[in-house]
Amino acid sequence: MHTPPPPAPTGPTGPTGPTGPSGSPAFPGPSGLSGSSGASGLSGSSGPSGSAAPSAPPAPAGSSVPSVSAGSSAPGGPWRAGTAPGAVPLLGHVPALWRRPLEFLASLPAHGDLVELRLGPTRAYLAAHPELVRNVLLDTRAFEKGGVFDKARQLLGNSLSVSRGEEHRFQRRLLQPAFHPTKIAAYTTAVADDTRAVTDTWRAGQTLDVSDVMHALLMRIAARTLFSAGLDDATIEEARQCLRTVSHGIYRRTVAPLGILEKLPTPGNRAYDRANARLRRIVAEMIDRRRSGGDADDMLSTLLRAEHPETGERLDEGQVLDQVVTFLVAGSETTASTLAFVFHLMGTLPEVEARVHAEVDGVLAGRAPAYDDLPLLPCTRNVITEALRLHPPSWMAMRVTARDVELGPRTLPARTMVLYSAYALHHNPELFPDPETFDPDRWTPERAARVPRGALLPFGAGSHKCIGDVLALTETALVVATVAARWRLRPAPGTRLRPQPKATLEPGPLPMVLERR
Ligand code: HEM
Repeated sequence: MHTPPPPAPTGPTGPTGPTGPSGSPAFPGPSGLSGSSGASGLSGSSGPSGSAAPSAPPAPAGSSVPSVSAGSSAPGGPWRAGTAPGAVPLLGHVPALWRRPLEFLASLPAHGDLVELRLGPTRAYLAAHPELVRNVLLDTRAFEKGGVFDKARQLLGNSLSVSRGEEHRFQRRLLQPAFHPTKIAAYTTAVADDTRAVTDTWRAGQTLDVSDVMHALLMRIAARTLFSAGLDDATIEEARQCLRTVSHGIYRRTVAPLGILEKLPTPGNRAYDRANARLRRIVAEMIDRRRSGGDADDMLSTLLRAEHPETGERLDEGQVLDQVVTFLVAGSETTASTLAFVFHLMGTLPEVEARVHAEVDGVLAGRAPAYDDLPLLPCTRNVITEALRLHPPSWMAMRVTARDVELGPRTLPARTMVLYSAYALHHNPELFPDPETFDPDRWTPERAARVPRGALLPFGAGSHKCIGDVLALTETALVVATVAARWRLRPAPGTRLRPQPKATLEPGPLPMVLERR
């Protein structure tokens, strides 16, 4: 039986203070791109607001957003309590969540701002209104990472994505410098170079699976940002295959009702154990080499050097290993999927694609993109924001109440499971008119300013907000600009996008035909 729908192993989201319209991450750029060229959908910093993350990147892109659109309860209520329809005896809503999770979740906001579900014998609630989601994410004392996170902790170690309370604040403080904009800016040449190296092997007329290509590229980029040039191509590919097995294995294990199943010597469990051990060995070797062979300007060195500003404490080797594996699990598939969705969506709307091409040609005039160029690419940014709205890789997450707590129309007892779903928010017609339409112009400054606060949440919010948001957006924009400068990608005839909700929302195979521009 499938229990509560899973958070991305990267994790479910967390509360952050007020950020952009979205309360979500800032679109990168030296000047913080946020707000500068208007309200980008994704603005703000990657620093968890409301938490202890010190050297957080530049402030949210500001554009404050009006509260709530007509038809919903205003912030502060009156809130509508609802019950999800269609519970079946014994299993409740588990079959609906298991069979058609996206459609089911997207249908729930119509039933209330806080919607009660039954997962087998367990009562759970979906926070459907953006203000209630914000309550859940911002109040980390009342809503903590529990449930599937307890399970994920056994698998990922007590790394940033699963830790809580003081331990989380400590880790976040130590890790935040690795994601500072100056560091991110330093990685950008490698991102553009790696993208160029991959696209240089492409041939006009060739058909390739853009999901697979982006996954391989992002793994290569992750290896470079984490370990400089320390991994050869064969090991990067091996690590990628291991990561895929580990990521799917973590997902299956976090949602499995019985721990015993994962201990059985099935081929699947053995493959998971082997891949997990190999991935950890690869990372451990990199740590060893770095310890004995000097410094480099990469994320691993930043983690090994990181020191708590007040206590002087450092991460030990095991903690660094857990964090690096977490970054790989949390960061590569999510960013790769975003890119695959972007290319597919652009390929289906030639007029949008033409605008991106014109923008990229005008700004880059044939050279490789750099960090400083990103604020000059608002159309590219809007396409990425809209892809993250339509297909948020982290489609669902959960928290558990730490005590009895009031949430909108109800008082929830301690240990109640509370779900929130970026997918349900992003597909709510009260928040985004005509939600199934790919419309990057939603994120022009004028229209973005009308998006309710907290309605766009691809990176979560609060102190558990994605620490890699700015990095992910920077990488995505650089890859899109590098590819778009030379190539047009057309969906192969008969291709239908069928997003697959697993640990993250995966695009599935997306064959596309390459045309040289
Ligand atoms: C498009 C790409 C990405 C998306 C959509 C995404 C989404 C998210 C979301 C929604 C959360 C919050 C989960 C929660 O509230 O429970 C999160 C947390 C996290 N993400 Fe990302 N992420 C992306 C890229 C990355 C990258 C590139 C990295 C690192 C290299 C990363 C590392 C993390 C970590 C460590 C956390 C846990 C943060 C904490 O609890 O303090 N993510 N991510």
